[in-house]
Amino acid sequence: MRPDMTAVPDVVTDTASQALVSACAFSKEERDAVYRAIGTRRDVRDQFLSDPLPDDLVQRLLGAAHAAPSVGFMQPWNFILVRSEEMRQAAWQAFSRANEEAANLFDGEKRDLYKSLKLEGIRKAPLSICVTCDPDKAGPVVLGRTHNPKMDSFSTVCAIQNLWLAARAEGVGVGWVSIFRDEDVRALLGIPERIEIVAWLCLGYVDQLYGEPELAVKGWRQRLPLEDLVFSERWQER
Ligand SMILES: Cc1cc2c(cc1C)N(C[C@H](O)[C@H](O)[C@H](O)COP(=O)(O)O)c1[nH]c(=O)[nH]c(=O)c1N2
Repeated sequence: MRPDMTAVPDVVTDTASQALVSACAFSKEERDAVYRAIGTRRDVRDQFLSDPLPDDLVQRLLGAAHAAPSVGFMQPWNFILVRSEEMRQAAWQAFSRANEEAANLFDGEKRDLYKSLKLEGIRKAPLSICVTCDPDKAGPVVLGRTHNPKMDSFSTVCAIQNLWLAARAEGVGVGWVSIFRDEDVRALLGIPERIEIVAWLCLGYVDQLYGEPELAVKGWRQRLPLEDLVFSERWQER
């Protein structure tokens, strides 16, 4: 007997109570929506509106993140929600110090272009989320991490991408800020040494987005042709 094709489970709340659920293909509209979210997702720095994000919306985004795949199903992530202006101001100061250092790693015109870029929206976006990875969440030996210790960090990045795409569908912009000295974020948020800091995300409603990556629009770097990135059977030096 064919399975019930209408029984689409809630991605987050459905538990292991059902061993298998329907894997029916999406309708064209649903498929288009998924690809639209992927194709129009942007890293946002300056387009944030100041309106606070409702709690239920934030919960949906966190639920999307928590539905991500993870090595050995360890779910190594935590999400530190930072709303206060004082904390965001302090984070911005930490960014500014690191950004000054970063600018000095580029030379000449590239440095001038770097300095002209806005690379964060920490004070403009009403919500920041620091995403961390706890390598001890599932004990010392983790299924799938036995031969590659990076797998828990990779899992956490999967959660971030889920959140990023769900946010796009909700009209919420996300900007990933990584220009920080680790110790500054650690001290600010009281994160213990054993926890890995994976991302500082800025979130807020947006009413406009770049059609292409802002770094491409501003002449920093262009998208590579996909065909140059795909190999057949073996690695190729190109
Ligand atoms: C791990 C990681 C870290 C960062 C980023 C991304 C990722 C995946 N990006 C965003 C990045 O610049 C952006 O994704 C690319 O330029 C492509 O643009 P779209 O995301 O398609 O808009 C980013 N952007 C920025 O302005 N400041 C930053 O510190 C970072 N850091």
